[in-house]
This record gives sequence, C-alpha cells and structure tokens, in this order.
Amino acid sequence: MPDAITDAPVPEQPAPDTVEADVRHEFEEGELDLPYWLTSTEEAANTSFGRMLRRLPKLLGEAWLLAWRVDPWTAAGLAVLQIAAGAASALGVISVVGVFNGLLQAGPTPDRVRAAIPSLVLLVGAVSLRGALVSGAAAANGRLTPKVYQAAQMRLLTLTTRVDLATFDDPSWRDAMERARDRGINAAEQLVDRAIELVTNIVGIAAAAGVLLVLHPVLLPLLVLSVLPVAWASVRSARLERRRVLRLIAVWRRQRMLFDLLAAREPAPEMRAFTLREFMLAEVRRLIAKSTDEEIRVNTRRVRTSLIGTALSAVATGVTYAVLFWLLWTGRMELAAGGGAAYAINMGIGKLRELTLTANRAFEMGLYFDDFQGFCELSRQRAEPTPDGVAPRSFREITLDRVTFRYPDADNPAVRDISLTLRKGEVIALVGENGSGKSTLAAVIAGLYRPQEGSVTWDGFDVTGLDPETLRERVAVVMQEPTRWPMSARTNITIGRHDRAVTVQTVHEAARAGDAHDFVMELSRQYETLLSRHFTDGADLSGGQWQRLAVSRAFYRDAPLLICDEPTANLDARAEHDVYQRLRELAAGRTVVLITHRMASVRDADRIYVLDHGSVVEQGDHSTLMASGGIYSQLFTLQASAYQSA
Ligand SMILES: Nc1ncnc2c1ncn2[C@@H]1O[C@H](COP(=O)(O)OP(=O)(O)OP(=O)(O)O)[C@@H](O)[C@H]1O
Repeated sequence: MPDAITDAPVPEQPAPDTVEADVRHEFEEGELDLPYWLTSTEEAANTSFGRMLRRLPKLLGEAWLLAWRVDPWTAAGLAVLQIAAGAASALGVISVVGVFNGLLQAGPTPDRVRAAIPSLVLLVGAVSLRGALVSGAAAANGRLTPKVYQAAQMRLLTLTTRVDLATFDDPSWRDAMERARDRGINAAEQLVDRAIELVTNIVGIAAAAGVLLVLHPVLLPLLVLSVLPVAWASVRSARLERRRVLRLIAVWRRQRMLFDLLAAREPAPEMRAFTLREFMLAEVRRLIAKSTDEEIRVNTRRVRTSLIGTALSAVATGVTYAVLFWLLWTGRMELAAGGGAAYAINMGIGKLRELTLTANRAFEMGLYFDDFQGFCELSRQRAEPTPDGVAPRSFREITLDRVTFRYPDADNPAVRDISLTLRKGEVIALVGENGSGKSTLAAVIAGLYRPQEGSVTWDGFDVTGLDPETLRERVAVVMQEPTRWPMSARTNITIGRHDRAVTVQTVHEAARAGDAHDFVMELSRQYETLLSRHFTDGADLSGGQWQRLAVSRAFYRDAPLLICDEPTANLDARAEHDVYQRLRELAAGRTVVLITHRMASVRDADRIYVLDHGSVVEQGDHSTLMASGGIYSQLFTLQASAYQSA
C-alpha cells in the first residue's frame, strides 16, 4: 500500500498519468504476483500432497485424541453408535440382496414372495435400527463437537500467550497463527466428525464388497475402478482450494486489517480529516478484486476437474455393468444373483463415493488441522522457558553485561553490547534520538525480551535461571503506548495487581499518584465507568488521561523496579511536573528507569545513559555530561534555548 507508493520509481519530469501508471504497476505486483513473503507457503502447497496422505491417519488420530480428552464418554459413545450404524446399513445391503434372491429365484410367484419375506423383515429392522443409531450419533456429535471447538480455541490462546514477546515480531509465526485461527480450529472439530464418518463408510462398503465378492470376484475391482476418477477429482479439487488459501492468506490479512481500520472508532477522525475514504475504499476494492478473481479462477478449475472425474467414472461404471450383463449373458452368473449384484454395485458405487467425499473432506480438513498442529508445535518451541528460579522479592543491583538484542528478521541489533548497573533507590535515565534503542533496552531490563548475547543479573542471579513471570512480578512498566483496556476505570488501575484484594483507599491513592483521580471522579459513573465507546454508556478519554491511568496502574503495582517509557509525552505541563514529583518520592527505596525526550526531566537522574544506534555513547550525571560537550549537552542546550527564546 503506501510503502509501495513511496518505493515506486519516479521518472525525472513525469507526466502525471505516467506516474499514475508506474505507481499502479508497482502496486499490482506487490500483492499477488510477486509474493516473496509467500514462498514458504507456496512450497507447502506443492509438497503437501504425499506428505499429507502419509500424515492423515496420524492427524485423524490426533483429532480423535483431542475429542477423547475433552469428553471421553461422549466420544466413545459416538464411535460405538456410528460404527453400529455402519453395521446396520451393511445388514440392509445384505438383506436387499436376499430380497432379490428370493424374488428372482425359479418357481411360482407366491413361493418367491414367501422366500423374500424374511429378508424383507430383516431389511425393515436394519433400516429402523440405523435410523435410531444415526439420531443417537447426531445427538452425541452435537454434544462433542462444540467442546472440541472450545478446547482447540483454548489451546490456541494458551499457546499464543505463552510464546516469548519477540515471537510476535516474527511474520512467519503470525502467518501460522492466522491460518490456525481462521481454519485450524474449525478443522479440529470437523476432523473428529470425518474420522468417525470414515469408519462408518468403510463398514458399509465392506458389506457391499463382501456381497460382490461372493457373487463374482471380478465385480469388486471394477467397482473400485469406477470410483477412482471421482476420488482423483476430489483430492485435486481439495489441493486447488488449499493452494488458493495459501496464496491469499496474506491478502486476506491485509483485507481484514483495512476492514478493521475503516470500521474502527480510533482511525475514524483521521480518515475524515485526510479525506482518505476513497483512497482506502479503492485499496479494499483492489484487494477484493484480486481475491475474487483468484476464487473464480480456482472454482472454474475445480468444476473442470470434477467434470473430468465424473465423466471417467461414468465410463467405468458402464464397463462394470457391461461386465455384469456379459456374465449373465454367458451364463456365468444366475439371474437371481445378477439382481442382487446390480443392487450391490449400485450401493457400492454410492458408498464408495460417500467414502471418497468423506476422505476428501478429511484430507482437506487434515491440511488445516495440520496447520493447527504445526502452529501449536511452533508455539511450543517458541514458548518462554520457565526455569525454577524465583526472582528475589527486592534487589540491590541489576547488572547488564555486554547485552545485545536483535528483533527477529532484523538486520541489525536494536541494542548492542550494553553494560550498565541499576542500584536500589536510583533514578536512571535513558535518552537518545528516535530509534536509538531506548524502549528495547527498557524491555530487556523488564525481562520482556531475552538478549541473544550478554547477561542480565539480579543480585548476581542470571535471569536465564529465573522464572520470567516471577521476575516481572517485581517490575512495573508505563508503556510508551499504554494499552487502553476496554474495562472500567477502576479495573484499568487495579489490573496492575489484579490478584490483590481491591480497596477504595488503595485505588484512590494510586489514582492520585498518577494524577487520574480528579478526572475519573468527573466521569458519569466515576471509577465504575466503562472506558470504551463501543458499549452503551462507555466513555473515552484523552491521550493524556489514558496516560495518567497508565501511570496510576504502575503506582498501584507497587514494584521495586519502575520503568517509565515516556510517561509524560501526552501530559500537560502541570500534570508532568506532578508526576515527576511523585516519581521522585516513589524512587525512595525503589529503582526507576526513565525514558524521555524532555531533557529537563532527566537532569536530576542519578545516572543518564545516552544511546545512539543501539549503543551507549555517553553516560554520567547531568553536570558530567554537560561538561563533556557531547550529544547530551547538545540536546539539552537545544531544548533549553528553545524554551528561553520562546
Ligand atoms: N517490534 C519490533 N520489531 C522489529 N524492529 C523493531 C521493533 N521495535 C523496534 N524496532 C527497531 O529497533 C530499533 C530501536 O527501537 P526502539 O523502539 O527501541 O527505539 P527508541 O529509542 O525507543 O525510539 P523512540 O524514541 O522513537 O521511542 C529501531 O530501529 C526500530 O525500528
């Protein structure tokens, strides 16, 4: 989208429509025709068939295991009912053949009817029994599949929330997550169904095949042959659809992102202010057109494939019946047996088609369930290690020794070779230009990212040996872009220590410390006001008010290490002054890491680290750094002079 526009080559003195054409050209290539970021999924689509066939039994087993874990009694009941239904339908086939045998045998008609009656009674019994069993199975299924869906959803969320933070910046993991979420969860549910259906079909076919084998062995392979083209067509069709999904998954993601942007409250003002409506709609239209074209193309190919399969199958069925007639013609088979055989062939073809369709659906769902399982496995590999060590309740010293951290897929480290020490009761400031690595370093200190090189120690304990959750229990963070939790004002504060019993006094204290109390009291339901305009009676706050709530949340957390990433960027001058005043009070006995671009706020810090391109280039207190005449003194003087001249 916009990046494609900026990257587009612009001729020196272009005619306006030449630029338009270039831009459009660049634009169109970006999404579908040049999907370098889709290469891996393309490969998956190409290589998945053989692998998938080999994996299918295992996947069916895994889906079944999921169902078994969720509700073993219902799962077992369902399996028994479905298999019994298959057996009843097999009995039906055999009894119909018996009816034919009776009716077509030699002798007077009343004798023939009499001979057919026992089989007819058996047939009625088998059909009724099958009906009852199928209803029972449907009831069990209705109970089981929602639970499987729920279990799959919970597994996905549990694993997603357990991966380490850096994994969220890995696009391949995000793609895998989208695929697992979009289709994988459904596939888990459906695969359980398909696994059972497959068994039922196989029982039914075994009956038809048994009958044919007894009547004449040559009929069975012919029967199989007549269904093979349909099977081929179904599998090919599933692969085409799967390839479409893989090709378009990133386009759909983008489409959904744009859809959310167009429908969400937050970007709505800017969308109007910049008159972006047509621009954005055009982009959505373009993406929809791309995916619709692809869908039509694939649908046409699927229909063509199905037509070829059906035509070939019709020819093979014709051959089967021709062979049957030949057997009757040449006296190799009795007429009575011929009637039964014709019925068994008809039934067999129907059952085999059902089996093919079920197997195909199982195959298709297996592909998506494979995605789901693959994502679960990937997330397990990326799960944060949870060593047994417990972080000390408080600490005297946190030391970073030659720490380097690189985001996934990034060319350069965001912080490199950094050594520093934070002592209890100190206020440490991190300053530097945009992108110099301050937030990343703060996240490393907070235990949110694990550095690839170097070590972080708390009172000499290497954090790699400590359970990260216990470490974070000791840290309070005011994020640069605090999350606007769509919950009440009270919860927005108490979520900072959600497991602590809430008292009015502690909530008010934290809110006062973060300068949030006064405006919260002005809300329609004060602390109980829902902070989301998406719901009736919900309220929204200004950027500064949200920031004050975030500061209050951090105060409420009451942790020995407080990390503030530009806590006052949206605050007015008075609120900023008050917050810093309280931060200084709070710092007594605690450690504060402060990131800010407002140089006046850091002059009282015990130590200031100046970052540039991920490295510490200067350090010391305010007067030392001013005296050295480096970046810090330049930035400070620049800001001070701006105020003085104003
Ligand atoms: N999630 C991420 N994935 C990949 N790269 C990132 C990510 N976050 C930051 N970076 C990159 O890491 C570098 C350091 O970013 P960081 O946010 O730490 O800088 P900063 O000094 O806090 O900037 P600012 O003053 O603008 O907040 C930048 O080059 C940035 O592009």
